Amino acid sequence: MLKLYRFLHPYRASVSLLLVLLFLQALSELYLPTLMADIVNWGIVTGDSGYILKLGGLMLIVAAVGGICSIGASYLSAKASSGFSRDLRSGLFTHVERFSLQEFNRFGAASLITRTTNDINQLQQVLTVTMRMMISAPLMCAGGIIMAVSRDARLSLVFAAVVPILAAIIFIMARKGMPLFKAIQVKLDKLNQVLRESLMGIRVIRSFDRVDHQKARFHEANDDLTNTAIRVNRIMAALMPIMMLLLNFSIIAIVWFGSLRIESGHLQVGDLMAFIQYGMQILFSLMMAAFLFVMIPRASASAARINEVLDTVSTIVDPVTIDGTNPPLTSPAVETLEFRNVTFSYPGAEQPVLSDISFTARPGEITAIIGGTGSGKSTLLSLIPRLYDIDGGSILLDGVDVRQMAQQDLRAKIGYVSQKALLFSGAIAENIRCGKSDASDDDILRALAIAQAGEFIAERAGGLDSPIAQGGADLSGGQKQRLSIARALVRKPAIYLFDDSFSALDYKTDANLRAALKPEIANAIVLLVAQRVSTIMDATRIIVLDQGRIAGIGDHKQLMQSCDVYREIVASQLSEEDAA
Ligand SMILES: Nc1ncnc2c1ncn2[C@@H]1O[C@H](COP(=O)(O)OP(=O)(O)OP(=O)(O)O)[C@@H](O)[C@H]1O
Repeated sequence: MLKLYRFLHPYRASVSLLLVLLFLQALSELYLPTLMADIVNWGIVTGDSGYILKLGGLMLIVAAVGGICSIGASYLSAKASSGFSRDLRSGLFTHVERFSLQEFNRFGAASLITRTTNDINQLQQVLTVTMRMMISAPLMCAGGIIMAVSRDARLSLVFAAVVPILAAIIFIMARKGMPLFKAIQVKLDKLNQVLRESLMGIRVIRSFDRVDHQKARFHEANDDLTNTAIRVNRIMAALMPIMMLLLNFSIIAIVWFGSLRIESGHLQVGDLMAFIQYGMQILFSLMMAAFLFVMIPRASASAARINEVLDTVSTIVDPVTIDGTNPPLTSPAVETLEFRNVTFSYPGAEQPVLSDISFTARPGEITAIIGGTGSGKSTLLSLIPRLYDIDGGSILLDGVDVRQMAQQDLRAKIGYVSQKALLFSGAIAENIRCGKSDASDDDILRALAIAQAGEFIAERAGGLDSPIAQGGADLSGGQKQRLSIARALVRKPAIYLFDDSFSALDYKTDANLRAALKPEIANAIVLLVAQRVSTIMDATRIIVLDQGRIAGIGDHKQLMQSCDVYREIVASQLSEEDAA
């Protein structure tokens, strides 16, 4: 947990001032019982009302100073701890943004969300309490002991009996609580995961009538979390009464033994009253420390989860040159894209998903990739922008390995249209500008027109500025696909990667889009994954993938003669169409 306190660095000045204020507050609280004892001993007992008024006034001033210090300390601790959590959140987010898909998949979106929100909240709460307690509790405890011993050393032996009992209770509670706190965070992850799936998959769940099933899954995760939280709270709930009991017994003991000491003439009444107050201050400060000990296990479970993310280094990093800088930017144009004996396996998989893939693509050529589901088509495309790094062979742009290029430089050359069209909440123009942040409205309209999206955008109230719901929920599948194609077109990249990007379009729109696309991509390298043979028949080269290997490569005619797998695909599609 201490590792994360580096995020407190910017708040050093606030924390220092906070400590000074807390110190003054503790001093004022320690001074008050002494003043009260003096009022009783030398004012009330002797009937000196002038003395009572004088010390009473002083007590008010001391209490007011303590109050002001306390308010200032609360403000500063809130400021520092909320600043800490804001910085930690953005640090975590920036770090996660650099992850490759491999690290993303390892943690999962639900867990990353919990870690960035709930786990950081836990830390913030503990930090607020720690900052308030770390100076007050030891100071009040040590100061209280000194003041109590100075009043009556023998009576102070009461504390020698109480403090070890209190320490033992705190230790046992913390030991019991720690594993449960850890479990709570994991169960919270699970609950978030179920919730996320249920909300995002609402259409499928409703149409398959799986609402009850999802409800049951949610209740199971919810109850599991609740039961653990109840177990923890039972332990914590027991803590308070046990401590109060101990506190009250201590006071009874102090009064009992104190009255004997008064009787024997070793102690005055005012001193006993002050002693009781010091006793309460000592025990309260120990109770505060106990609460901190209870909160720390939960926060350290959260800190461990946050550190796990922060300590995870992305497997995909920019190369650095000898002088420690990024490699120089390469030219935006690309003359060749070459796969040379590329092999790739997903982490943990036994078999490579792609083996020994070799081909070269040049500007003006369309390289189509076809194959059965799960044959590795999407994976092949995702290797080019380095969403994953390959295990063997190399992917070269103009002879330079993509791993030797700065990621930004590499990705600036690529317009990627993923299989599942993903849009962001915000205006249509904003979504298209994801492709090129300085694109003008004319550029956007042109890209939309080529992507056959101009008409339906014009029909929407607000046109380019019309908002899109989260994930593009208010658009049809085909509309989403066309917008994501426009997003890639607006970049005018050197390499286009279309991953089954025309699947949701009707034949007419598909044909219009292809015709409009032709001049636009004439000078670019195009890789196109497709399911329909009819859409790739005129490609320069077709790569037929079968279980991650190239089963055939050539144009339609060549493959019809030489490749069994290709002939099977063609035959199956023709027969389907005939059947229809
Ligand atoms: N993130 C991942 N982690 C582990 N395995 C994966 C991952 N993504 C895909 N796979 C596996 O890799 C194989 C190839 O998947 P890929 O998506 O590349 O196939 P595809 O040919 O594009 O299929 P489709 O035509 O159905 O989209 C599949 O067996 C799949 O189970």
